[in-house]
Amino acid sequence: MMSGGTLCVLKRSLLNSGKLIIPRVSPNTNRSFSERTLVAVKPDGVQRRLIGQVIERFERRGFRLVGLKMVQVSEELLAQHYVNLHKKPFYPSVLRYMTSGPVVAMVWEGHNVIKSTRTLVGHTNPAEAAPGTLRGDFSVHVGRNIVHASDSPEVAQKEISLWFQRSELIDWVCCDHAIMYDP
Ligand SMILES: Nc1ncnc2c1ncn2[C@@H]1O[C@H](COP(=O)(O)OP(=O)(O)OP(=O)(O)O)[C@@H](O)[C@H]1O
Ligand SMILES: Nc1ccn([C@@H]2O[C@H](COP(=O)(O)OP(=O)(O)O)[C@@H](O)[C@H]2O)c(=O)n1
Ligand SMILES: [Mg+2]
Repeated sequence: MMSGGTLCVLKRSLLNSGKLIIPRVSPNTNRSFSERTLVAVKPDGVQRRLIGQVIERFERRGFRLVGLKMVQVSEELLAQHYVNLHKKPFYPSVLRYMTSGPVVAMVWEGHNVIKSTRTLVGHTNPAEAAPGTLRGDFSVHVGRNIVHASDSPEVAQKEISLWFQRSELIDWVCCDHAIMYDP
């Protein structure tokens, strides 16, 4: 596998040979391919040392990590996060589960990242999650499905601002983006 440094050298040599054209638009201002989503490794995923495996799937796919932190989540935050689950019979068990240990929250960015992430994470119920998805590969019970992911652009926006301060999100230039994206 090529390292980031190798990719940068490759990019420079393609640029010098005129074979690579970098779009003149700054990646910080062009948001057309820069949707963002909230992903969280839940307490069972952290306990089972699956943080690296989760991050690896997103990096391998080509998404850009713009925020990352480990948090002991409060019931107040969860009440806002799972606002549509308050009336569900399993809500108290979700609260107990999500506050049982630290959670690793992250924000990933990229083209269609919200939909792609849901596909990558898999069905809520691991029994219905396809092999190859995170839930399909690493979990068996709906109440211990190792990872959370926003399920729509509106929810992603709400969840990112609930879990992260603006100053905790970092815009940086991924040196292979000009290769991965068709401007
Ligand atoms: N019957 C159940 N028993 C226990 N826990 C459940 C049950 N159903 C759902 N949950 C938990 O509540 C979470 C929220 O349910 P939701 O319907 O939002 O699923 P999801 O969107 O796939 O999960 P998440 O929002 O955590 O990404 C589930 O991820 C799961 O951990
Ligand atoms: N029948 C259910 C549905 C959801 N849940 C939990 O609640 C979480 C959030 O539910 P959700 O409907 O937002 O599903 P996802 O977005 O997590 O796939 C799930 O991930 C499960 O952990 C559960 O325990 N039992
Ligand atoms: Mg959900």
